[in-house]
Amino acid sequence: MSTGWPRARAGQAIGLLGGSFDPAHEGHMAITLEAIRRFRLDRVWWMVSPGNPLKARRPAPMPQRIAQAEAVARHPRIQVTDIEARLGTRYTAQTIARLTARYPGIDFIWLMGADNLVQLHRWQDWHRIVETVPMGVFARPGDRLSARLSRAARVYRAAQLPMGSAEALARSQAPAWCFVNLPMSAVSSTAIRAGGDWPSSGRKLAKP
Ligand SMILES: Nc1ncnc2c1ncn2[C@@H]1O[C@H](COP(=O)(O)OP(=O)(O)OP(=O)(O)O)[C@@H](O)[C@H]1O
Ligand SMILES: O=C(O)c1ccc[n+]([C@@H]2O[C@H](COP(=O)([O-])O)[C@@H](O)[C@H]2O)c1
Repeated sequence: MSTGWPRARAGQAIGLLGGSFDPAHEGHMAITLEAIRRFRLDRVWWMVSPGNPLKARRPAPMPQRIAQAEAVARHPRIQVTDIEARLGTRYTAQTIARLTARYPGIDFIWLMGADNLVQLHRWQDWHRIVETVPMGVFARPGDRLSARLSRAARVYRAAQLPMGSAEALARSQAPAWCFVNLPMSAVSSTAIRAGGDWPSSGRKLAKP
């Protein structure tokens, strides 16, 4: 169930995979399962975003994206949530601040693909994000090198854990981040929409 506040027990390590999920796909599953294994996570919450602040395109309606994500995320450790819609947040820094206050005693870790590390310095309060929660970053075709050279990677180079220490990440004090190389998946929501298999194709916001 995606509605209601997800449950968490003090001491758990929970990964947050924020995304448009427009639609969800095997790439999301691949990095989630890898995160659970490598970072020893108790749960991963797929936080279906009301709308990425940097994307001009309007996503499909929340209920549709949530229902489809639930169909993809059939795993006992994955929870699909509408937390950001409940909190009224779209900016990750705000979401994380609210979650850490609401769930004391939980070790949250932010998960994202390499494409998002490349543009992390454009996010609202991005330093605050990096200094609040550890981050797991996953290789994505075309973005591996640019992620390593990204502004965020350069600024926080000293806080990078080697992949061999990934299991310590969730219990580490931020700033701490780890880049995970894995068999990369070229799947993307963009490609699925382009194939016409997802009904939201082509809708644009009047003004970005
Ligand atoms: N194939 C993949 N490999 C690695 N990371 C991925 C992959 N697909 C999605 N992610 C990551 O999952 C998170 C949510 O992604 P999102 O829902 O935007 O899917 P997307 O395929 O990137 O969508 P779009 O093509 O519309 O940008 C992001 O951090 C993204 O980088
Ligand atoms: O906080 C921001 O400024 C910000 C800017 C861009 C993206 N994000 C978040 O990054 C996550 C991944 O977004 P997306 O659209 O690539 O799936 C999602 O949770 C977004 O809300 C957040």
